[in-house]
Parts: sequence; structure tokens; C-alpha cells
Amino acid sequence: MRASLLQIAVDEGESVDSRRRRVASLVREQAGADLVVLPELWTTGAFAYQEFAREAEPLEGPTHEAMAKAASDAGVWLHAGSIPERGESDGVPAAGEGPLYNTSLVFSPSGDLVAAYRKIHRFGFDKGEAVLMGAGDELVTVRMPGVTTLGLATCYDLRFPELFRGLVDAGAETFVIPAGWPERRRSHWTLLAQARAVENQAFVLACGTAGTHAGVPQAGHSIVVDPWGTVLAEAGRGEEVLHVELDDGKVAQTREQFPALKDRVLGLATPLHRR
Ligand SMILES: NC(=O)CCC(=O)C(=O)O
Repeated sequence: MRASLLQIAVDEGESVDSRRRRVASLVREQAGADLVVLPELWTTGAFAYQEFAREAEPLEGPTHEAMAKAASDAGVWLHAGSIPERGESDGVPAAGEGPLYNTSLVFSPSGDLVAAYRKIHRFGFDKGEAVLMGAGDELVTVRMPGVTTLGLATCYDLRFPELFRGLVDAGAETFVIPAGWPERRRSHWTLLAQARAVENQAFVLACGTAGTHAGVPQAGHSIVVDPWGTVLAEAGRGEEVLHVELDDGKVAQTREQFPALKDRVLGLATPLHRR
């Protein structure tokens, strides 16, 4: 599988509309790739909390329209990163009402929306995304026939290994993780991406943003790790397109030659206190 990770710069000097147009043409330039991946909340920036409500869109909003067309023009599977989604409220919503979610969109090469994943673990503890957005509650996988099965996660989700185990149990072989990870914790990003690959014997395609928004410098350093933990490609801090070729048989081969996943012990009992 040929994959392109588009590490987009998200800076305040560029309007959401012009970034959307710029990203759509970058996606079109990836014709020939099998899978193209964008970062988390690249329309607003993952830390631009005050923009979430203003720029929120329904699933089939302007980003959906632009990305569906870009995917079909390029003939690629497109993980279009995530958008601030405005979900439907119960009853009849007034304009601009309804809960917000951090929702990833995946398009087939014909431009059909084949999956939407609402981020399960929201970042911010008692502020920011954690209070402004609702949590997803569904694991999502996407089958790319004859190639691989994707398992979807978003940014802060990377810190929660049980989510990835759930995705493995659902058949995932390749984790796709859009992010807006800050420079301050870049060492965690790289370490956790490798850990998730090794412990699950899966590919990790983790695509972050470049630039600075809401005063938070972004780490960049999008990374692709193979099921043995080897880093196949890693970006720098600026805007960059990372091209990588993955060996489709590598997951099955690694799981067969070093069958650690078969040694999982499930349902461990609560520990007893022994004197
Ligand atoms: N947007 C995010 O989820 C940020 C996550 C983060 O900064 C961290 O886990 O550290």
C-alpha cells in the first residue's frame, strides 16, 4: 500500500475556506497513492477552542463536499482527518444548536463517505475539548478490500491502549491516527506510536499538524511505524507530505512469526490483598 500523510500547517493567518481549498488540491496531487491521511481538526486547529462552535459543520457539510470530490478526483482512499461536527440535537434544533463532536471522515476512491469516527477520549481534563465536545462511544474499522483493515483513533486516544486492543479484536491491521499534538509532548507522541505498533503488531500511520494555533506550537513529526516497531518514515516540524510504501503482508507475517497476541490473558480478576 502506498500512503501519503499530509502534515498540514494550521496557522491563524489562513482562513478556513482557503485552507480547505489548499488541502483539497494537495489531496488531488496524491493520485497514485492508495491511502491519503490528514490530521485532526485541521480546519480550526485542535487547540483553537473558541473556533469549534463557529466552524462546526454537519457530517455532510463543506469539508465533506470538498474532500469527497478530492478523493474521487485523485482516486484514493482518503482519511480526511477530523472536523468539529455539529450533531443533531433531539427535537427541532434552532440554527447553530446541537452537540459538538470531534469526528473523523473516511472516503472511498469513488468519493463515498464510508466511515465516521467520533473521538472517544476528549483532551483537556476539565476544559477545552473535554467540556466543549461530546464523546464518541463506538470503535470504527474500515476494510480496504485486498489491502488492509484500518482501525480509527484520534490524537489523545493514542494514550489509551485498550482502545487499540478493541480495534485489533475487530480486525484492525493498520491504525490511522490524525492528531494535533503539541511540541511540548512530542517525545510521548513518538514513543506511544511505536508502543501501539509493537504491542498490537500493527502498522501505525499517525498524522499531526505543523504551525502554531491558539498559541500552541505543534509537534509535526508525523510518523509511520511497522508491526515490528520500526519507524518507516517521520516528518520534521514544518508542513510536509510524507510518502511511504507499506508491505501488505507484514502484519500477518509478524503475528505468525512472533505470536504474542495469542498469549493474551483476558478477563483478569481484580487483585486480592495478600498479607
Ligand atoms: N488534541 C489532542 O488530543 C491533544 C492530545 C495531547 O496533547 C496529549 O495527549 O498530550
